[in-house]
Amino acid sequence: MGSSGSSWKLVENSKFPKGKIVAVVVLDGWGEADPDEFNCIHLAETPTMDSLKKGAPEKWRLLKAHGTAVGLPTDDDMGNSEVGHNALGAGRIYAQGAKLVDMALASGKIYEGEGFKYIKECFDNGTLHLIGLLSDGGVHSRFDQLQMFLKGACVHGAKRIRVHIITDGRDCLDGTSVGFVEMLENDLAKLREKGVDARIASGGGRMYVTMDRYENDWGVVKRGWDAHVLGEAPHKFRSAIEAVKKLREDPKANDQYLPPFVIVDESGKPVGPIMDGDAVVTFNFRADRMVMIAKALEYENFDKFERVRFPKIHYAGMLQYDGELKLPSHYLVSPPEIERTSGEYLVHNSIRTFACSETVKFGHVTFFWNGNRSGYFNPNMEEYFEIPSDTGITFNAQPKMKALEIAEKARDVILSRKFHQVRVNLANGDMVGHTGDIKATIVGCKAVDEAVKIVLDAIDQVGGIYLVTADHGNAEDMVKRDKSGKPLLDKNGNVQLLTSHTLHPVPVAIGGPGLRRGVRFREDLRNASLANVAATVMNLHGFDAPSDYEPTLIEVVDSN
Ligand SMILES: O=C(O)[C@H](O)COP(=O)(O)O
Ligand SMILES: [Mn+2]
Ligand SMILES: [Mn+2]
Repeated sequence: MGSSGSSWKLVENSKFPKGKIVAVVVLDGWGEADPDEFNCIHLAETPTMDSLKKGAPEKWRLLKAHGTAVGLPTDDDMGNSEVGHNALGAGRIYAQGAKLVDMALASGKIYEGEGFKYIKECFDNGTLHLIGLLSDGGVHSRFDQLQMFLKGACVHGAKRIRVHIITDGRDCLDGTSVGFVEMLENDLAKLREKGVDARIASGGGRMYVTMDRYENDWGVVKRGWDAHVLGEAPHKFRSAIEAVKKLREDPKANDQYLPPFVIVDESGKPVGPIMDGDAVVTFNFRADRMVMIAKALEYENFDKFERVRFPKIHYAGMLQYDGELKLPSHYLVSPPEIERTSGEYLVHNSIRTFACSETVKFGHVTFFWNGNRSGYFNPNMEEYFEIPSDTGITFNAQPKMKALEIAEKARDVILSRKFHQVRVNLANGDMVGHTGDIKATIVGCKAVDEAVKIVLDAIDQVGGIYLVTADHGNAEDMVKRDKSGKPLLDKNGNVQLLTSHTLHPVPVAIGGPGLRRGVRFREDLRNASLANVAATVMNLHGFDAPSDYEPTLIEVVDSN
């Protein structure tokens, strides 16, 4: 029985043959936008993706990938990998972390839950530490939520607070760190006026400190640990404003990669290492880049790096980040209860599944796809294969990333005919797009297109079916624009490069020799989103989706 009491058995759909090999290809950060010199997908040679669009208009369409259509608080919220892959895999739209935290803060329920009570136990004698991303991107965290929580924590008894800041420049413009730190310092000054000893204690850039994901590079987390917990870092400053301003003076510096720093007092002593008896909250709501630091903060037995000191703390995540590992065990807001995902259904219906990506996106087609759940549903039916990503570089240095390797692996698996579903994520549009390097992003997009061709050719050989889509936009628009769409210039007259995702829709295309004649996209689902993909894929495997899934995108029209 499914966890809601319904049966796992899917109804067979006689219109769609069973047993076909289906390739599900997710192009990370590949949206659809008007062509211009900032649209790297348009600028790149992408004959395969172009042919999907132009070759069969009834088998190509756009899907919403941002805002309320994927469970984000508003339609001004750009899409992201977590909500995108959650929707693709779960087939339903859940209120996502950003929205759940908004609601818990607005109602005050956040302060009534078990998680807050747990950290509150330390308020009388210990310090409350807040670790997280300073950003208004709404992807991993939101600055206004931090502001509200700081106030609320004080109202509820916090007397000494230390904030450990991770600078962004990836979900928001590079250079915005300075403004965020100034605003945060203002807020903390106001708390100090009220008698709360509140300060920034340490920090660093998100891609270099603390926020690694999928165990790509534990060194990143160690740098964060040393700064936040031990109070040790190569750079020491008397204030965080001085820290970000000074560190950004290096011509190569940017917010994403700021080195770790600690704030020290007049005698050079760190103002806020994490000590026995303290409370710690990681205030990001998004899971992937918090799992590693959460393990370091929570696990008694931990061997990924030398922690030197493992303070006895009360630790809570803003959310629980991994539903399978129950990590962390204490949290302030319950995560969306994503259950009965398409992956789980399919293994119950004898669909053998293979999922593959490179490290930086590996959890996207496994963990996020399965509703923020690590591990297999049934190891006899599934294989998840990770291709190690390059480490220690920014991806504009290697813009082809592992696209070719992923595609070749997928090709071999398809040709082996051992699996019914072969699911991959190709990272380039997103990961290179985040660097803001237009030339490199064009190279990355071309590599993605070549990879898609390899997969589609293999599908051709086995008489299979493909579904190619994306999780949100990124590479199709690399410039910040005003409301009329005109590129914005900075104070030196240079265009402001956009490193973040976008609000654009994404393409979805189906095809392959195994696709029954007469299958086409329905015309009655104008507002369809990523969440409609799961039911579509279930059809391609020969099943109807459960009735509470968002409807399938496809129909069969008999030509005679
Ligand atoms: O974590 C990141 O790299 C960005 O904040 C969001 O990118 P993603 O949603 O594509 O992973
Ligand atoms: Mn993504
Ligand atoms: Mn991204």
